Amino acid sequence: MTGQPEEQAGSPGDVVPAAAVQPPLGGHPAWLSRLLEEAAPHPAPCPRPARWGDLVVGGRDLVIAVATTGTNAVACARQARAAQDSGADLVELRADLLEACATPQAPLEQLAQEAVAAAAAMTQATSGHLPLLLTFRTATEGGSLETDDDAYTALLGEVLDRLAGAGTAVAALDVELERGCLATLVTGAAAQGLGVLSSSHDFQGVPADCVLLERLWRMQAAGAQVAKVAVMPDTEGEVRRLLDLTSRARAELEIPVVVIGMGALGEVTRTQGWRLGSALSFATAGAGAVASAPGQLPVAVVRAASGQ
Ligand SMILES: O=C1C[C@@](O)(C(=O)O)C[C@@H](O)[C@@H]1O
Repeated sequence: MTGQPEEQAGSPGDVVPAAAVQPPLGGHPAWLSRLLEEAAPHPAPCPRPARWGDLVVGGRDLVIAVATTGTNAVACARQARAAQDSGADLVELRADLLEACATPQAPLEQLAQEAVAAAAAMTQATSGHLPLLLTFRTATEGGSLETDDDAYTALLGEVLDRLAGAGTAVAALDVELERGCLATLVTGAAAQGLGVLSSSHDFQGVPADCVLLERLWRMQAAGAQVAKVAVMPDTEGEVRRLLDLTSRARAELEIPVVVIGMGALGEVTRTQGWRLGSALSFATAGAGAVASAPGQLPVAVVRAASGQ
């Protein structure tokens, strides 16, 4: 399985396939029903929620994000508008899916310029009312950006420079933990009044709990405002482990945590994970929506199934 966007039917108005709808509490496997019954109806707010404009990540309510999959500014603007119409709280610009990233050896100035232009178009399409998360997902973590760590650092630095005074709704950058530049970019982003969500992805399976927890801790220690891991469960046992990890990470860390199980088996982490403390869920929006990662469900399904 790759991290490339996958075709997925569904918009808030569409009929959703039965398999995609989470069953009511009694319909979950016994272990999950027990876990949810024991959980508070709402997770307690985080000690250090992230505030991106009016949006609070790690507050009382689940934040639902929709990612773009468009290859140019016009398509991304259309998707941002669909996200807004669907009631999403945040839109992620997957800048690695824009055309320039498909051009071998494209200069980083061109990649940064194209990303900021798409962010500006998305801002205009949503009248500036929907905060943006700007992400360059590298190929090693399931995205389309082929780069080394130095070039990645330079690219995000260039994006930050170009965002200054650009008047976009970009509220935060996604910075991959393993690129080794998180603390530097946290400082650079803060200087522009922007936040950082740090991320780590495994498309091959689910690492040990201690490995995932350690990643989340390193993200917090480096100054990220939100810490996120997305992994690929292959068994129900791994899904259960992820939900347990969510509660544990939420109890231990001060910043909001996001724990995602990708793929069909992981869907329950996208709808029920917030009850255990996962602050953010990625969903799809619009007719013929394309998911940016496997297992994403329409915004309306996530809202309904999570009881929001
Ligand atoms: O990191 C994430 C989470 C994600 O991979 C998901 O599984 O929903 C989707 C990506 O677009 C986003 O950058």
